[in-house]
Amino acid sequence: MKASDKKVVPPRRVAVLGAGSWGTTFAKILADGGADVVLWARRPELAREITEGRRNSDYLPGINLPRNLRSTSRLAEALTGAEHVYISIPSQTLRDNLAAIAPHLGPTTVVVSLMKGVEKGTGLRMSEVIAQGLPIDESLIAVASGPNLALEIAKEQPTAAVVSSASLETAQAVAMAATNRYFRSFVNTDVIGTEFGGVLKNLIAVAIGIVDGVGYGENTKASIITRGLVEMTDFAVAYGAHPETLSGLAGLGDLIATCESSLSRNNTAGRLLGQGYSFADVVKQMNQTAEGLASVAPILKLAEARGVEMPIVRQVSQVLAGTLEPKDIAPHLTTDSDEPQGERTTDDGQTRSRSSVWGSIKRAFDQLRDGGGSARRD
Ligand SMILES: NC(=O)C1=CN([C@@H]2O[C@H](COP(=O)(O)OP(=O)(O)OC[C@H]3O[C@@H](n4cnc5c(N)ncnc54)[C@H](OP(=O)(O)O)[C@@H]3O)[C@@H](O)[C@H]2O)C=CC1
Ligand SMILES: O=C(CO)COP(=O)(O)O
Repeated sequence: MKASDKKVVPPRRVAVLGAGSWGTTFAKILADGGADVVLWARRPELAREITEGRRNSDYLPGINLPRNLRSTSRLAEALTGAEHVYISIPSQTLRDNLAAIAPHLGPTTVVVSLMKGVEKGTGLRMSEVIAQGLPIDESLIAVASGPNLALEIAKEQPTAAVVSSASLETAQAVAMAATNRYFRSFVNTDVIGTEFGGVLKNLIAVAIGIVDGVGYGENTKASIITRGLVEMTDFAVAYGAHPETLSGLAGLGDLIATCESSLSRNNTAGRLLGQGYSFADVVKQMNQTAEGLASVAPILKLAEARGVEMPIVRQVSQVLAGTLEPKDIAPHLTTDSDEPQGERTTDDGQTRSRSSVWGSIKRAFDQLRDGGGSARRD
């Protein structure tokens, strides 16, 4: 029997780990899709409120939660018997939590990352951290990403997402579970592009928040969003992503949602920086997870390793470090080097910064000068 002939069935019992705004919302999505959901909250009083009061007033005030969603603060109780496990905690805490999760997984349990960060010390994507920290096959790991501002979805405003896994069958099973009357999941197998899309749009949203906080208008923001997408695409493609993924829901879609909404914590953190608050003050004021703040440094390191220019992310890091005045931010007007600026669309239809195109031209000339043969088109 071919893999494609195998019938994909949705899970009956699932666990969601992390009862913050996204974990609780995703638990509701899965419950409204028909699954029996157990949501792990690390605080017993919150678990009690969710199960008995059908509310999570800390994170989703005013939202009623469905009957087939209950909560526990006991990890083993949440995990035992779960066919799918969805993880939604701050990225920097994932590795430590995996050690506690591992003993409770069955041999075919599917593990899905809902997180949009990279690990600070290693630069690893969340699915890579999961692969290192859990004794499971890559085909059982999936990620979900897209324009998914939690509170809008908790209010059942319609939206869509992408579920990605190295195994199409796994992606399909997760997408089936995460589809209901207001939420639609599409599938792909580009895990790298899907994951990096979610990480990188956070950094552009911080930049948008900064210029908003300074008081700059729509031209500035539109320029940063447009150039930001080029930066995201250059980076993700350099790490093996398909460029189309970055122009889909997990890239452009999420970039628009996050840059446009005051619900976005990354956007909010940027706005506070733009209004003159220091990085330390912003961290103190944010009582929810703004992943972009922790992702800036590892992403710049990864960019450097592959020679990708990221002027927007670089200027965000300078504002965070206090070495650039927010009002001087104009990342779309600069490049990492003194090469020509602008953009052009290459013959393969992919939009690249002219500086990276310029890099290719320069390399070709260097080759010719060094007698390295004919200039090859990129
Ligand atoms: N909110 C959104 O709209 C979306 C968020 N995401 C992603 O989901 C992930 C989680 O974000 P979100 O739910 O918004 O964050 P929140 O800040 O709303 O919630 C964080 C959750 O993680 C728990 N937590 C904090 N520290 C730890 C720890 N050390 N170990 C275990 N659990 C911990 C918190 O528990 P406690 O309450 O006890 O502190 C809380 O349940 C992020 O990667 C984010 O990028 C993705 C799409 C949409
Ligand atoms: O990922 C999100 C929307 O898709 C949520 O963005 P924030 O983490 O900035 O709130």
